[in-house]
Amino acid sequence: MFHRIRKMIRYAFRPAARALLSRDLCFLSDGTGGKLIEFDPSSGSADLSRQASLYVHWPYCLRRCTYCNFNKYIPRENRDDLMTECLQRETETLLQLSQVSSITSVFFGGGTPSLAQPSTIAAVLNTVSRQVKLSEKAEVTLEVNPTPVGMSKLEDFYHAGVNRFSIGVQSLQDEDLKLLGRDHSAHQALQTIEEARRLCPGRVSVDVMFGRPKQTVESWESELSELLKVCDDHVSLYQLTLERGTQLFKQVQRGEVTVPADDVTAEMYQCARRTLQQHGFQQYEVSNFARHSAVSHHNMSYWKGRQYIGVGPGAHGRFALLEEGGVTREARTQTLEPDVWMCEVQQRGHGTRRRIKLSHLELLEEVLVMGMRMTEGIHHKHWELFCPELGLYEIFGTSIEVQEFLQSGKLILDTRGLRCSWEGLALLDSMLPALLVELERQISPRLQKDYAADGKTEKTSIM
Ligand SMILES: C[S@@+](CC[C@H](N)C(=O)[O-])C[C@H]1O[C@@H](n2cnc3c(N)ncnc32)[C@H](O)[C@@H]1O
Ligand SMILES: C[S@@+](CC[C@H](N)C(=O)[O-])C[C@H]1O[C@@H](n2cnc3c(N)ncnc32)[C@H](O)[C@@H]1O
Ligand code: SF4
Repeated sequence: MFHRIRKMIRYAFRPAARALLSRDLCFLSDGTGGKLIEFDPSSGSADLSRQASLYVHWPYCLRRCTYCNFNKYIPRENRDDLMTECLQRETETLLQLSQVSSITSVFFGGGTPSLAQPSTIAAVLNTVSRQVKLSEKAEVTLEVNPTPVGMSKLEDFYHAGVNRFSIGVQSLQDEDLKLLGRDHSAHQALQTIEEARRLCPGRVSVDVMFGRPKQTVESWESELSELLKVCDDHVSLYQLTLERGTQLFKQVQRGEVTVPADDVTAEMYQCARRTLQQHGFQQYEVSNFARHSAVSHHNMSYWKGRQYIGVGPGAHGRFALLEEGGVTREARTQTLEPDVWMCEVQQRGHGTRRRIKLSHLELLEEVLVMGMRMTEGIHHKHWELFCPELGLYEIFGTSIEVQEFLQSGKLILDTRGLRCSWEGLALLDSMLPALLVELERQISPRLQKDYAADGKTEKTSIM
């Protein structure tokens, strides 16, 4: 089970605290084919099965950073026009399949989406608006590599409809940037932040990485403090993960480069949390911090288990398909390789490589793993949306192991719901297995009873 969860969620954020990572779920069935209705104080009740966020993957980079194994390619020739056409076409197809009537946020990630033409961004956004409601206020984020070219295009991206920039700063040490294989300097990153803040004040995020070669807790603390002097209201922390197959992995294996030990990295994480707090940032998720409520709505929708559609090579999605006889929930992955993906989109309108129907238990596992990443944790009402048959107290209140986490103050289960304490959030990864085991222990017998009564079995893999 854990292997599956790890595999399914690994695309998203790198965990600052090595917690089981982000992934999402979707879906909104009460198990009887009914609709999931959530009460949102700002907009009243919302039928979440008719809403989704949209992730769009731009798969190209100018070069490979030494540590990165995300789905990215160095293009041999410029196929940007065809890529744009295919992104539009797949957006159309998946919007139709999902039957959503509104898109609540859009995230252009990659790869390096700031290499795309602003007209590509505008074209995809137009495709969305032609088909469904895309509110003018919807968050539209673009990831930006802080190179001079990236910076010079920010204004055009803004006019194309982007209203939030996420800038891959990674480090403010030029020497480290070189070792990481980044194609920008610290000075260029600072200039890009300034320009992005001019265009989208209060809506600029920076990605910064710790656990890097040669880094010490002290150097990290002063680097982060420097960054906090110039950054805007959102920071994402990435703990460097040594990924098999990357250049950095080989360098470390050959002993040419060393990375800080685990206990040092753990101290770096705690140090960053303290420093960010001192600068007025609130931690709202394992790796994410915001000032003045500038949380990322797109990412929140993942952690809250809302539906999302993933378009582009290697993109992931979670959405419900309306099929004969009721609602099914699916995890979708698009074909990884851009040329193959483009052929598929031209031939059949989409490049979906894998669809997995999530069982009720799998859905609840996702809600748990994702929800516990947020500092607010899982509210009773939120849990009830997905699991009306069994509450958080009933599932977790009697387990001896969970009781130990509660008594030691790592977990909190109260009238609000289930969440990690400050100390517990850094240890989430070590607590999740016990929580998942307890969930399965409580839910499986009920499911078996229900299925025996109905005479049906759960199917998971579709293609
Ligand atoms: C996949 S990149 C895409 C955005 C953009 N190309 C960039 O580099 O900022 C998103 C984030 O993932 C981070 N990342 C990629 N590989 C990582 C690794 N092995 N460990 C930690 N963070 C990683 C990047 O540094 C970046 O901040
Ligand atoms: C979640 S984003 C970083 C968010 C950023 N720190 C912010 O707050 O705006 C990091 C990376 O996750 C990956 N990612 C996010 N959503 C995805 C999806 N639905 N499918 C595939 N990859 C996704 C992309 O590679 C993206 O560059
Ligand atoms: S620019 Fe971003 S996506 Fe491209 S290789 Fe570097 S970290 Fe990976």
